Amino acid sequence: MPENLSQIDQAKANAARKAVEFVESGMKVGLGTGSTAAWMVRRLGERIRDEGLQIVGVPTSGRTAALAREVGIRVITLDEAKWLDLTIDGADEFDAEMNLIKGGGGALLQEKIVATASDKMIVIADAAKEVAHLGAFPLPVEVIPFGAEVTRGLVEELLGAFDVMGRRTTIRMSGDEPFRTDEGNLIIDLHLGRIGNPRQLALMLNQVPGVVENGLFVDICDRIVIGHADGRVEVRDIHDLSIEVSETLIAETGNIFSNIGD
Ligand SMILES: O=C(CO)[C@H](O)[C@H](O)COP(=O)(O)O
Repeated sequence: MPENLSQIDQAKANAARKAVEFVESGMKVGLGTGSTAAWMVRRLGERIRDEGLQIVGVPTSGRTAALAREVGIRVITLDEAKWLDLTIDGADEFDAEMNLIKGGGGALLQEKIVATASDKMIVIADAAKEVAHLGAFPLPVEVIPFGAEVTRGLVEELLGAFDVMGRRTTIRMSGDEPFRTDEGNLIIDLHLGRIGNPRQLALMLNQVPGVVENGLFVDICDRIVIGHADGRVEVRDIHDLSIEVSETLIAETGNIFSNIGD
Protein backbone atom coordinates (compact mmCIF):
# COMPACT_ATOMS: atom_id res chain seq x y z
CA MET A 1 0.00 0.00 0.00
CA PRO A 2 1.38 3.49 -0.81
CA GLU A 3 2.74 5.24 2.29
CA ASN A 4 1.40 8.81 2.12
CA LEU A 5 -2.32 8.13 1.85
CA SER A 6 -4.87 10.56 3.30
CA GLN A 7 -6.65 9.29 6.44
CA ILE A 8 -9.80 8.70 4.43
CA ASP A 9 -8.01 6.66 1.75
CA GLN A 10 -6.25 4.69 4.46
CA ALA A 11 -9.64 3.95 6.07
CA LYS A 12 -11.08 2.84 2.70
CA ALA A 13 -8.05 0.64 2.00
CA ASN A 14 -8.20 -0.94 5.48
CA ALA A 15 -11.91 -1.74 5.08
CA ALA A 16 -11.28 -3.26 1.65
CA ARG A 17 -8.39 -5.37 2.93
CA LYS A 18 -10.52 -6.75 5.77
CA ALA A 19 -13.45 -7.55 3.47
CA VAL A 20 -11.20 -9.47 1.09
CA GLU A 21 -10.42 -11.87 3.99
CA PHE A 22 -13.97 -13.20 3.50
CA VAL A 23 -13.16 -14.31 -0.06
CA GLU A 24 -12.26 -17.99 -0.51
CA SER A 25 -10.91 -19.97 -3.43
CA GLY A 26 -13.64 -21.19 -5.77
CA MET A 27 -15.89 -18.20 -5.16
CA LYS A 28 -17.67 -16.17 -7.81
CA VAL A 29 -17.31 -12.58 -6.64
CA GLY A 30 -19.21 -9.43 -7.63
CA LEU A 31 -16.79 -6.52 -7.94
CA GLY A 32 -18.15 -3.10 -7.02
CA THR A 33 -17.27 0.31 -8.43
CA GLY A 34 -15.65 3.38 -6.89
CA SER A 35 -12.45 4.28 -5.06
CA THR A 36 -13.08 1.95 -2.09
CA ALA A 37 -14.01 -0.94 -4.39
CA ALA A 38 -10.82 -0.31 -6.36
CA TRP A 39 -8.80 -1.04 -3.19
CA MET A 40 -10.71 -4.29 -2.87
CA VAL A 41 -10.02 -5.29 -6.50
CA ARG A 42 -6.31 -4.53 -6.09
CA ARG A 43 -6.16 -6.57 -2.86
CA LEU A 44 -7.84 -9.51 -4.61
CA GLY A 45 -5.15 -9.22 -7.28
CA GLU A 46 -2.45 -9.44 -4.58
CA ARG A 47 -4.03 -12.56 -3.08
CA ILE A 48 -4.25 -14.18 -6.52
CA ARG A 49 -0.57 -13.44 -7.12
CA ASP A 50 0.78 -14.23 -3.64
CA GLU A 51 -1.49 -17.01 -2.39
CA GLY A 52 -2.84 -18.55 -5.58
CA LEU A 53 -6.40 -17.55 -4.66
CA GLN A 54 -8.71 -18.85 -7.39
CA ILE A 55 -11.79 -16.79 -8.08
CA VAL A 56 -13.79 -15.39 -10.96
CA GLY A 57 -15.10 -11.84 -10.84
CA VAL A 58 -18.20 -10.14 -12.21
CA PRO A 59 -17.49 -6.39 -12.48
CA THR A 60 -20.20 -3.77 -12.03
CA SER A 61 -18.73 -1.27 -14.51
CA GLY A 62 -16.33 -0.94 -17.41
CA ARG A 63 -13.87 0.83 -15.07
CA THR A 64 -13.86 -2.06 -12.61
CA ALA A 65 -13.61 -4.63 -15.42
CA ALA A 66 -10.46 -2.91 -16.73
CA LEU A 67 -8.86 -2.79 -13.26
CA ALA A 68 -9.82 -6.40 -12.50
CA ARG A 69 -8.16 -7.64 -15.69
CA GLU A 70 -5.10 -5.52 -14.98
CA VAL A 71 -4.58 -7.15 -11.55
CA GLY A 72 -5.13 -10.69 -12.84
CA ILE A 73 -8.74 -11.46 -11.93
CA ARG A 74 -10.55 -13.70 -14.42
CA VAL A 75 -13.57 -11.66 -15.48
CA ILE A 76 -16.85 -13.28 -16.57
CA THR A 77 -20.32 -11.89 -17.21
CA LEU A 78 -23.16 -12.18 -14.72
CA ASP A 79 -25.03 -14.46 -17.12
CA GLU A 80 -22.00 -16.76 -17.30
CA ALA A 81 -21.78 -16.80 -13.51
CA LYS A 82 -25.57 -17.16 -13.07
CA TRP A 83 -25.25 -16.55 -9.32
CA LEU A 84 -22.52 -15.17 -7.08
CA ASP A 85 -21.22 -16.19 -3.68
CA LEU A 86 -20.37 -12.69 -2.61
CA THR A 87 -20.37 -9.09 -3.81
CA ILE A 88 -18.11 -6.47 -2.25
CA ASP A 89 -18.89 -2.86 -3.05
CA GLY A 90 -18.64 0.67 -1.65
CA ALA A 91 -21.50 3.00 -0.73
CA ASP A 92 -22.15 6.71 -0.53
CA GLU A 93 -24.17 6.48 2.69
CA PHE A 94 -25.33 3.75 5.07
CA ASP A 95 -27.64 3.83 8.07
CA ALA A 96 -28.01 1.66 11.19
CA GLU A 97 -30.29 -0.80 9.36
CA MET A 98 -27.77 -1.22 6.52
CA ASN A 99 -29.88 0.68 4.03
CA LEU A 100 -27.61 2.33 1.48
CA ILE A 101 -27.40 5.12 -1.02
CA LYS A 102 -25.24 4.06 -3.95
CA GLY A 103 -24.56 5.41 -7.41
CA GLY A 104 -22.21 8.31 -6.73
CA GLY A 105 -20.04 6.76 -9.43
CA GLY A 106 -23.03 6.18 -11.71
CA ALA A 107 -22.92 2.37 -11.64
CA LEU A 108 -26.00 1.79 -9.45
CA LEU A 109 -27.91 -0.30 -11.98
CA GLN A 110 -25.26 -2.96 -12.51
CA GLU A 111 -24.35 -2.74 -8.82
CA LYS A 112 -27.91 -3.51 -7.73
CA ILE A 113 -28.31 -6.35 -10.22
CA VAL A 114 -25.00 -7.94 -9.20
CA ALA A 115 -25.56 -7.52 -5.43
CA THR A 116 -29.09 -8.94 -5.68
CA ALA A 117 -27.76 -11.97 -7.56
CA SER A 118 -25.34 -12.75 -4.70
CA ASP A 119 -25.66 -14.86 -1.57
CA LYS A 120 -24.07 -12.00 0.40
CA MET A 121 -23.29 -8.35 -0.12
CA ILE A 122 -20.47 -6.83 1.90
CA VAL A 123 -20.23 -3.05 1.87
CA ILE A 124 -16.87 -1.42 2.48
CA ALA A 125 -16.80 2.19 3.60
CA ASP A 126 -14.98 4.78 5.65
CA ALA A 127 -16.79 5.79 8.84
CA ALA A 128 -17.82 9.19 7.43
CA LYS A 129 -20.39 7.42 5.25
CA GLU A 130 -22.51 6.43 8.27
CA VAL A 131 -25.61 8.60 8.74
CA ALA A 132 -28.60 8.63 11.09
CA HIS A 133 -30.92 9.20 8.10
CA LEU A 134 -30.12 8.66 4.45
CA GLY A 135 -30.47 11.60 2.09
CA ALA A 136 -27.72 14.17 2.64
CA PHE A 137 -25.96 12.53 -0.32
CA PRO A 138 -28.00 13.17 -3.50
CA LEU A 139 -29.97 10.06 -4.41
CA PRO A 140 -29.14 8.92 -7.98
CA VAL A 141 -31.98 7.74 -10.19
CA GLU A 142 -31.08 6.18 -13.56
CA VAL A 143 -33.51 7.08 -16.36
CA ILE A 144 -33.61 6.32 -20.06
CA PRO A 145 -32.74 9.33 -22.27
CA PHE A 146 -36.14 9.30 -24.04
CA GLY A 147 -38.37 11.89 -22.35
CA ALA A 148 -35.89 12.38 -19.52
CA GLU A 149 -37.24 15.84 -18.63
CA VAL A 150 -40.79 14.47 -18.45
CA THR A 151 -39.58 11.59 -16.28
CA ARG A 152 -37.84 14.13 -14.06
CA GLY A 153 -41.11 16.08 -13.70
CA LEU A 154 -42.96 12.90 -12.72
CA VAL A 155 -40.27 12.07 -10.15
CA GLU A 156 -40.58 15.59 -8.67
CA GLU A 157 -44.35 15.18 -8.48
CA LEU A 158 -43.94 11.83 -6.74
CA LEU A 159 -41.60 13.36 -4.17
CA GLY A 160 -44.46 15.62 -3.08
CA ALA A 161 -46.08 12.58 -1.46
CA PHE A 162 -42.97 11.64 0.52
CA ASP A 163 -41.42 12.47 3.85
CA VAL A 164 -38.31 14.18 2.47
CA MET A 165 -36.73 17.50 3.41
CA GLY A 166 -35.83 18.84 -0.06
CA ARG A 167 -37.25 18.12 -3.52
CA ARG A 168 -34.71 19.68 -5.91
CA THR A 169 -33.51 17.46 -8.76
CA THR A 170 -30.61 17.88 -11.18
CA ILE A 171 -29.51 16.00 -14.27
CA ARG A 172 -25.96 14.77 -13.63
CA MET A 173 -23.42 16.38 -15.96
CA SER A 174 -19.99 15.37 -17.18
CA GLY A 175 -18.46 18.65 -18.34
CA ASP A 176 -20.94 20.28 -20.73
CA GLU A 177 -22.70 17.01 -21.57
CA PRO A 178 -25.16 14.94 -19.51
CA PHE A 179 -23.35 12.08 -17.78
CA ARG A 180 -24.03 8.72 -19.45
CA THR A 181 -24.05 5.44 -17.55
CA ASP A 182 -22.46 2.26 -18.95
CA GLU A 183 -25.94 1.47 -20.32
CA GLY A 184 -26.18 4.86 -22.09
CA ASN A 185 -28.76 6.17 -19.63
CA LEU A 186 -28.91 9.47 -17.70
CA ILE A 187 -28.82 10.09 -13.96
CA ILE A 188 -31.18 12.41 -12.10
CA ASP A 189 -29.78 13.31 -8.67
CA LEU A 190 -32.45 13.94 -6.01
CA HIS A 191 -31.38 16.47 -3.36
CA LEU A 192 -33.60 15.26 -0.55
CA GLY A 193 -31.64 16.13 2.59
CA ARG A 194 -33.37 13.46 4.64
CA ILE A 195 -35.35 10.40 3.54
CA GLY A 196 -38.06 9.39 6.02
CA ASN A 197 -38.88 5.98 4.54
CA PRO A 198 -36.20 4.60 2.18
CA ARG A 199 -38.07 1.33 1.56
CA GLN A 200 -41.23 3.06 0.31
CA LEU A 201 -39.35 5.63 -1.73
CA ALA A 202 -37.23 2.93 -3.41
CA LEU A 203 -40.35 1.01 -4.44
CA MET A 204 -42.27 4.04 -5.68
CA LEU A 205 -39.46 5.59 -7.70
CA ASN A 206 -39.25 2.45 -9.80
CA GLN A 207 -42.96 2.81 -10.67
CA VAL A 208 -42.32 5.99 -12.66
CA PRO A 209 -42.14 5.21 -16.41
CA GLY A 210 -38.64 5.99 -17.68
CA VAL A 211 -36.96 5.19 -14.38
CA VAL A 212 -34.68 2.19 -14.73
CA GLU A 213 -33.41 1.97 -11.14
CA ASN A 214 -32.68 4.06 -8.08
CA GLY A 215 -29.68 4.12 -5.75
CA LEU A 216 -31.51 3.05 -2.59
CA PHE A 217 -30.36 -0.43 -1.53
CA VAL A 218 -32.80 -1.82 1.05
CA ASP A 219 -32.46 -5.38 2.43
CA ILE A 220 -29.56 -6.12 0.10
CA CYS A 221 -26.50 -5.53 2.29
CA ASP A 222 -25.58 -8.29 4.78
CA ARG A 223 -22.37 -6.95 6.29
CA ILE A 224 -20.60 -3.60 6.50
CA VAL A 225 -16.87 -3.29 7.00
CA ILE A 226 -16.09 0.20 8.28
CA GLY A 227 -12.64 1.77 8.20
CA HIS A 228 -12.14 4.37 10.94
CA ALA A 229 -9.72 7.32 10.79
CA ASP A 230 -7.75 5.95 13.78
CA GLY A 231 -6.95 2.74 11.89
CA ARG A 232 -9.64 0.54 13.49
CA VAL A 233 -11.76 -1.65 11.23
CA GLU A 234 -15.24 -2.57 12.40
CA VAL A 235 -17.32 -5.42 10.99
CA ARG A 236 -21.10 -5.24 11.40
CA ASP A 237 -23.41 -8.07 10.44
CA ILE A 238 -27.10 -7.83 9.63
CA HIS A 239 -27.66 -10.64 12.17
CA ASP A 240 -26.15 -8.48 14.92
CA LEU A 241 -28.81 -5.81 14.53
CA SER A 242 -31.40 -5.78 17.29
CA ILE A 243 -33.87 -8.69 17.23
CA GLU A 244 -36.69 -6.28 16.58
CA VAL A 245 -35.09 -4.94 13.40
CA SER A 246 -34.02 -8.40 12.17
CA GLU A 247 -37.49 -9.79 12.58
CA THR A 248 -39.04 -6.82 10.82
CA LEU A 249 -36.66 -7.18 7.90
CA ILE A 250 -37.29 -10.89 7.52
CA ALA A 251 -41.05 -10.55 7.91
CA GLU A 252 -41.34 -7.72 5.41
CA THR A 253 -39.20 -9.00 2.58
CA GLY A 254 -36.11 -11.06 3.41
CA ASN A 255 -34.08 -11.44 0.24
CA ILE A 256 -36.89 -12.65 -1.98
CA PHE A 257 -34.39 -13.62 -4.64
CA SER A 258 -32.02 -15.58 -2.40
CA ASN A 259 -33.09 -19.06 -3.57
CA ILE A 260 -32.78 -18.46 -7.30
CA GLY A 261 -29.20 -19.71 -7.59
CA ASP A 262 -29.70 -22.85 -5.45
O1 LIG B 1 -22.00 3.46 -5.69
C1 LIG B 1 -20.88 3.65 -6.10
C2 LIG B 1 -20.57 3.80 -7.53
O2 LIG B 1 -21.74 3.82 -8.33
C3 LIG B 1 -19.74 3.72 -5.15
O3 LIG B 1 -19.66 2.52 -4.45
C4 LIG B 1 -19.95 4.86 -4.22
O4 LIG B 1 -20.10 6.04 -4.99
C5 LIG B 1 -18.78 5.02 -3.24
O5 LIG B 1 -17.65 5.48 -3.92
P1 LIG B 1 -16.25 5.67 -3.20
O6 LIG B 1 -15.81 4.34 -2.72
O7 LIG B 1 -15.37 6.22 -4.29
O8 LIG B 1 -16.44 6.66 -2.08
